[in-house]
Amino acid sequence: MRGRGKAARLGITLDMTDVSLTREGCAILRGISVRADEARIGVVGRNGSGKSTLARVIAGLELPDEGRVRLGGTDMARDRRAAIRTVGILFQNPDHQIIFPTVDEEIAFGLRQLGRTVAEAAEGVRAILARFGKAHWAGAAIHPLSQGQKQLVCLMSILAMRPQLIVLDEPLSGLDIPTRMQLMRYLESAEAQLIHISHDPDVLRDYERVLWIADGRIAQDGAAAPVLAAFTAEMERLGGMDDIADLAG
Ligand SMILES: Nc1ncnc2c1ncn2[C@@H]1O[C@H](COP(=O)(O)OP(=O)(O)OP(=O)(O)O)[C@@H](O)[C@H]1O
Repeated sequence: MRGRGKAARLGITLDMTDVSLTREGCAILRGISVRADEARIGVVGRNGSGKSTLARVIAGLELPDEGRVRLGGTDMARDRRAAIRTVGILFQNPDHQIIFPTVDEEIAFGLRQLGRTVAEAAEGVRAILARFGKAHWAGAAIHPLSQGQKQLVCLMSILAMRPQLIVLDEPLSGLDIPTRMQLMRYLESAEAQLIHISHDPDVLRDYERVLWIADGRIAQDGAAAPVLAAFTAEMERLGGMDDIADLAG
């Protein structure tokens, strides 16, 4: 993210108004309102604060009980065809994302969902593998790949679809530093907006905007430096305490 233009705009607006979501009697999101069109938006918060749920709501994978969510004016939960064209989501665990046994099938699936013919999808697979220097993965089985390699397959599957927005739900945790840096560079090369959930404030340091989620609400929303400083100070204060009785859930 280093050195990225601060005023970059890629053209899609996230618009959430009074969004609340309750599951099994547990209020997970509580009246979240945010309007954002920055190219790089970070999301921080403690375990269980509602970040992943927020990511799923933004991507249209969960319907809130109350409130309104729009991406570029469209409700992604109700218009799945628009969602497929508009937003990709990358999860922490690639095994939760991958559904096909081979690299080609996995990447081709998204392209077929976009309405491409079999031949067009095959060409898309070939092109993205070549772009990432992985042409030799054509036809390869996914199961023997490492966590980082599987994460790269997920990333290529999403980038091949050219979404306007990519939601990253901690996809880099658990990866070694070089793999993390490479995947971040790949993401940086994508002409897509990023909403990036991370427990590592340093990853989000140069982002244009950061949302701090606490107990299903927006605790702070603003420029990265002050929000991350306040968040880090609070996490260190809590970390200095002796118990984790306040951990959400
Ligand atoms: N389907 C569900 N039913 C009941 N509770 C749920 C459900 N999904 C999430 N929760 C609860 O909602 C809270 C927020 O979960 P969420 O996964 O969004 O948090 P998070 O901020 O992403 O956490 P982490 O940083 O640990 O990944 C947690 O207390 C979780 O147990």
